[in-house]
Amino acid sequence: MSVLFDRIALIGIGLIGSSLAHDIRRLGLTKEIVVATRSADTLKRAEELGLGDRYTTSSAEAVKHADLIIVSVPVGASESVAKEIAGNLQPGAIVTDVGSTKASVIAQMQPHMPENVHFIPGHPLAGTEKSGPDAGFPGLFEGRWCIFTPVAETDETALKRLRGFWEALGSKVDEMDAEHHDKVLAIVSHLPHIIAYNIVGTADDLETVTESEVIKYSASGFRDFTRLAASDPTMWRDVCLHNRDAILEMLARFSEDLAYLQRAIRWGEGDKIFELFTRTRAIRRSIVQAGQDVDAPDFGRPHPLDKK
Ligand SMILES: NC(=O)c1ccc[n+]([C@@H]2O[C@H](COP(=O)([O-])OP(=O)(O)OC[C@H]3O[C@@H](n4cnc5c(N)ncnc54)[C@H](O)[C@@H]3O)[C@@H](O)[C@H]2O)c1
Ligand SMILES: O=C(O)C(=O)C[C@]1(C(=O)O)C=C[C@@H](O)C=C1
Repeated sequence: MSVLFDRIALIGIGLIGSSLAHDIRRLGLTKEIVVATRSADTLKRAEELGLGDRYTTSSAEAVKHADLIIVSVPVGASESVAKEIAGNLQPGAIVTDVGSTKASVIAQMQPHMPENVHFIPGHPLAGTEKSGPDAGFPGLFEGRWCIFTPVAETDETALKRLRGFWEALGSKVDEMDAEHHDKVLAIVSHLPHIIAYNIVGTADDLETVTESEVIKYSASGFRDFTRLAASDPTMWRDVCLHNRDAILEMLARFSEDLAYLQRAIRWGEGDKIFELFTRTRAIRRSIVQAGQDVDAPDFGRPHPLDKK
């Protein structure tokens, strides 16, 4: 693989930042990786893991002379990072991010971006419930989607260059507007996490009633929820606060549909229950079938964690 950028600055070195570092190094996509993170302890750990070539707790310092800057911090920290780096960005540099919400990240970062840099918001649809620099691993982005939500001024050449970067990591790149992204992700990613946090919380509240049986007999269905509910609280608090409208809209729909199911159960309406379960089963099957081609790599293949 060839060098695509001379110097890449990674701002934030948790699960996503460190996975990027592994792949950038493995594939030789740059001459120099600069790692920046707020906490000195995290930075020290990143250094022990050999994730970069240079390390600093100053994001402003890290972006000097970098031609690609990737911001991988909780979405609520986007504005403070943008303010910190704005004065030291070199003309022509590409600034991108990996945040799970897009309209809010654009609102937080774009006003601070100088006119002579290319700001391209992005979101790789790949991850796990783990966080921190130890959580990253090579190949996380392989076969996964990376969605760009370009802003009106986005330069086509810069877009093509960034697309080439994600494709080198094995990702498939798509583009959509930020509002659409936030709605789609609210239903396919944010709601499942919120539901998981909620059901595990409810089970925990019931623990006093059931005297530990929740943990003792937790079957695989419940365990699947506990994986999602073990995800990073800071990241997911920020997602909830920064995709508020779309999440509330999807939660309202979800609650209505749940009330329909609740009613069908109460009144013994087996045909309604059966019809719904048959419809959803068909959806899962069609996704699994699609998983055999490159359009749905999340399914029909082991989760990255299964390889470990
Ligand atoms: N975890 C996932 O599955 C996943 C998937 C796709 C996208 N994302 C998005 O990627 C971003 C990072 O998530 P992650 O899972 O790598 O989180 P993480 O908690 O593993 O890492 C976050 C990193 O950001 C650093 N940080 C926090 N505030 C900072 C600041 N002000 N300045 C500099 N560094 C700061 C932390 O020290 C840490 O190194 C989030 O916006 C998240 O929404 C996460
Ligand atoms: O696989 C997981 O554990 C994830 O939560 C990854 C996941 C998702 O919901 O699919 C989580 C948040 C992201 O922004 C993108 C991907």
